[in-house]
Amino acid sequence: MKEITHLTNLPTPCYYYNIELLQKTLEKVKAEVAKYPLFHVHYAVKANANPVLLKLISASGLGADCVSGNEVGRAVECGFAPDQIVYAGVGKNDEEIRVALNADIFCFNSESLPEIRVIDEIAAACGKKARIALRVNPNVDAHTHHYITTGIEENKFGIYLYDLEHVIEESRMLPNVELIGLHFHIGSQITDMGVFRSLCLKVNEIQQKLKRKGIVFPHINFGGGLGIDYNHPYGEPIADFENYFATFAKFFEAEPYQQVHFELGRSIIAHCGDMISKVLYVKEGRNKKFVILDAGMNDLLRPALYQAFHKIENISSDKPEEKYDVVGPICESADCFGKDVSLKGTARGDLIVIHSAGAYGEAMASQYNLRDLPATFFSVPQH
Ligand SMILES: Cc1ncc(COP(=O)(O)O)c(C=O)c1O
Ligand SMILES: N[C@@H](CCCC[NH3+])C(=O)O
Repeated sequence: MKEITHLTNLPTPCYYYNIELLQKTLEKVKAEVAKYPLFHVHYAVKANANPVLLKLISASGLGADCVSGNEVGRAVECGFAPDQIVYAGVGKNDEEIRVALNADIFCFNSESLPEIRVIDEIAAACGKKARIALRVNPNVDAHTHHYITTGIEENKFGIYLYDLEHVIEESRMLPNVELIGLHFHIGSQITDMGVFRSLCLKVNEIQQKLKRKGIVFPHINFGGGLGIDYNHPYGEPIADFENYFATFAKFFEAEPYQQVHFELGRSIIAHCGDMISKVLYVKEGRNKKFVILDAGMNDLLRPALYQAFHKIENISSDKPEEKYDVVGPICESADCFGKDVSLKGTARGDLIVIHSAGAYGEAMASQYNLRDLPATFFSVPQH
């Protein structure tokens, strides 16, 4: 049985973050990215916007990738340098655009000409010039879950390739915007480096085509997407940053001095957070047993939304393993964390850990059923 004394007193359900592991992960990211002087990493705030974590991440020198005006505000408050903040999103409202312009962020990643025109107007009113990277939909399949694929033509994301030159021409005529780059993000939880290789080859093609027309941008942003091993044996769960950056260094044909940006969320924070929950009841069905937790899909949505796998462990028991459906108390059949999960013999009051829940866990929690939001705790006391 694992040492559980530090967890037993926590009110459940809660998120518990391993700060030492986050710091180790940030060290690894920094060491790998330092091999390529023109590479820059922005942490995708949407993965987890907890201020304690954001402050640690900003202190490590990474930039921030935001997807709302509030995220831009939170990133600045938590110490990210405005000139390292990029701001994406299919539809930014006027107030959000104003907030970002007034914060002097590095650039907007914009996905449509109508939005670029609005940014131009608001920039004029604020007396600013907006830097913009065009988010392009490269039509590259990320081969990940259908709901988290973003780079194929049927998705709402990005400027479609057939429209790109037109958008560039039109945007260049707007006096208050400056086009500085191209942005791509084809999906999330990608562990096959071949997918990133395909993205590089497609971007090379796009760059060559634009270059023939005399268009070269100083910045290329490849988005995020690096996946983690949700089934990792405990001990070495850090994502494969080495191979990830090496793939881009090898296959992307950068123009001289072209700056290359990444927006990593999951790979930085997912493995650093666990959901800690307590067993309310064990209920016998006709052919199965249900473990009913005090955590529900409002606390951790990923299994209900994407049938996402998270490793589940009973850290209180040393009885022989049995199979259970592990469910929450919410009034939805989808409120299920795993079916036929092997757990040590489980009883009321046992502590259950749902592993690798640091990304898109707390960030996607809701108050559905008027439940409280989950509390958060850290392995190292935070003041
Ligand atoms: C534009 C953009 N950048 C970055 C990310 C972060 O992705 P990930 O958490 O997979 O690294 C996302 C989310 O998928 C995104 O939509
Ligand atoms: N929220 C998703 C990923 C989508 C990321 C946002 N572009 C997840 O939990 O896996």
